[in-house]
Amino acid sequence: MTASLAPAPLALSMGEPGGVGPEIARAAWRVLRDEGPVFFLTADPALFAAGDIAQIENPGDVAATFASALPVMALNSKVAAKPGDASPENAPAVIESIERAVALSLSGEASGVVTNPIQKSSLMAAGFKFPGHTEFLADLTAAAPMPAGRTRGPVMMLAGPQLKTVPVTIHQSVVSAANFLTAELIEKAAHVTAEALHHDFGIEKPRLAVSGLNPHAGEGGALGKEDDAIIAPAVEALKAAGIDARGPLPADTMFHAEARETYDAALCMLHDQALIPAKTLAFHEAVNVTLGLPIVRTSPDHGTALDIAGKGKARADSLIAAIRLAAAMVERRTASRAR
Ligand SMILES: NC(=O)C1=CN([C@@H]2O[C@H](COP(=O)(O)OP(=O)(O)OC[C@H]3O[C@@H](n4cnc5c(N)ncnc54)[C@H](O)[C@@H]3O)[C@@H](O)[C@H]2O)C=CC1
Ligand SMILES: NCC(=O)COP(=O)(O)O
Repeated sequence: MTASLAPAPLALSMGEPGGVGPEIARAAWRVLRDEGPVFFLTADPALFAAGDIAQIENPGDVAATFASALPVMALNSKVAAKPGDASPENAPAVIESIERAVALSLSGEASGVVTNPIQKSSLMAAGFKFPGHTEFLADLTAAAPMPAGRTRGPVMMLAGPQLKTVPVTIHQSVVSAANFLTAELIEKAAHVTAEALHHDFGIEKPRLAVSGLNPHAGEGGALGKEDDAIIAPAVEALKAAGIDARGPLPADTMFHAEARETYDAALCMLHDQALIPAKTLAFHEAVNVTLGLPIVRTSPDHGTALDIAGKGKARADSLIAAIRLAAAMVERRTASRAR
């Protein structure tokens, strides 16, 4: 086996055990076992047939086992999983899995975190107070220093081969998102995005396209005031700070092929403005990346897919893309620290 040059293996969290996470983790391992990137799963080993996995005690054991079996680090919490069911009873294990992967990444024993999808409704029913990984990971890593010159987020990016999008507001209702939007929020998301495009994606001078909030970017105030009152001043402030930003642009016309040629990432005001084009263009290739964390974190763009869990239909492509992107980001960060 030719192992990845990553300094340590990546830690994959288990995700919702009744969803497609366990089967796509195994499928990803089958594809990557010979060439890497090398990774291990933090999960209840009972989710897998004994012969399919190798239980490991610590990430240092991964290199020796990766070619022959999917390495699994056992959780303290047990799961009782049925494919297609997301039970709140499994929440302690789902949360422990994420916490373990993050702790190992913060300590340097893992090089980064790749999360499998969680069933947010199920976790929240069990009392989990975060609307998604993005916010939870920001909380778990809040005390760790950021890499030099990087602004703390968190900021969500959907990164596909033809399009990168960033929702400035994430897991909130459309009504609350519109009220939550400020020039400061947009500017911060833009700074985090521009830094990540430069340092993690190797784009020398990133170009940002900033969407409007309202139809036709407000049509000069006739269809809403936020575009002129909040977004336009934010774009001006970004330009003054030396960031190549344009907008507010009407969101309905900024994603066609010619438009996409003019920017490196689209900053969108609402979750669906960003995720609909990203998933429509590349559902099986796009990766969800959390920017502005002290650690590397990626994830497949899709959710738990309870409707197909356990049926052998789930594709592992997006998870594989997430693992590869995480390894590439780790490599860039390691190289830049060495310079
Ligand atoms: N990073 C995360 O933890 C994410 C979690 N979710 C959560 O997942 C749950 C379900 O969300 P949905 O909106 O139903 O989206 P979903 O992505 O789970 O499913 C949407 C459709 O895509 C299909 N699909 C999804 N992944 C697939 C794969 N790997 N291969 C083939 N087909 C696939 C499903 O079968 C379904 O028809 C929700 O609780 C949501 O919050 C959603 C997105 C990301
Ligand atoms: N729609 C994207 C999504 O829900 C993923 O969120 P997160 O769990 O990565 O914060």
